[in-house]
Amino acid sequence: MQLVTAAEMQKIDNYTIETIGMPQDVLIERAALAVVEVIGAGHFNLDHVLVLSGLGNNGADGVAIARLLYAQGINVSLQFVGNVARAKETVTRQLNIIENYGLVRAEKSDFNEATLIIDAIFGIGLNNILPEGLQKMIKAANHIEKTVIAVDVPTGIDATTGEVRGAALKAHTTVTFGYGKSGLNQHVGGYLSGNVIVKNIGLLTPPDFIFSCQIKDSAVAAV
Ligand SMILES: NC(=O)C1=CN([C@@H]2O[C@H](COP(=O)(O)OP(=O)(O)OC[C@H]3O[C@@H](n4cnc5c(N)ncnc54)[C@H](O)[C@@H]3O)[C@@H](O)[C@H]2O)[C@@H](O)CC1
Ligand SMILES: [K+]
Repeated sequence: MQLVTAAEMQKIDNYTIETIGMPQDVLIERAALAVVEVIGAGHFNLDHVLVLSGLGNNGADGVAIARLLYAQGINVSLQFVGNVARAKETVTRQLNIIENYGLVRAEKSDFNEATLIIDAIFGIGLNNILPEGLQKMIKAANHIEKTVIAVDVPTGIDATTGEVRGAALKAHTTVTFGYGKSGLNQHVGGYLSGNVIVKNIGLLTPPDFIFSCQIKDSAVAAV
């Protein structure tokens, strides 16, 4: 299994978008579809799905996942973590789409009511310790032991090193895109990411790309 660091994954993302010309929104849609496929294939309780979205592309994946679930008639709440006014354009575009679908964002959600939580707060872009308020929220969520599916990387885990940046949301399953991330295979990241499923979302790797990580045999499943 080929693993990558966050920086390597970002290079591959950029190559696919800028050199190959794949629109970023297509990758986001494919990432969301991949997560929805895993949700559908598992034995998850879908009575009330709570999607937690951040302000970057991981959050954009989350909004698209919420839309796809909503379109299937699933009871879904979408809650933002952070000030939406500061969200990336990819998120704003997804928010415009869901408005047209009639999916309304929740202002505040009761985690106890959720039967499944989708973690789309931070992915490979995490580069600092989590804000204190978010750390508290994550610790409270871990305490009630809800089933969590992490999008790409569990929030709070450094995708390269596997270290916890203040707090991390423990996942039952992590659906990661393109390649396994080195941080999901070592330190606490290995434990907190649960079952790791690698999904192909159409990313292309430059032909001369040099990977820094060794290929490891692991429990990571590639689909
Ligand atoms: N690059 C792309 O086009 C794609 C990205 N994808 C998704 O996008 C994710 C990466 O997206 P982003 O690079 O936007 O990053 P994230 O969505 O992981 O994080 C968003 C932003 O938060 C800021 N940030 C980092 N650490 C912080 C902290 N501790 N406190 C407050 N703010 C912090 C950074 O500016 C970062 O860019 C991937 O993990 C994957 O889920 C996929 O949709 C596939 C395509
Ligand atoms: K995440």
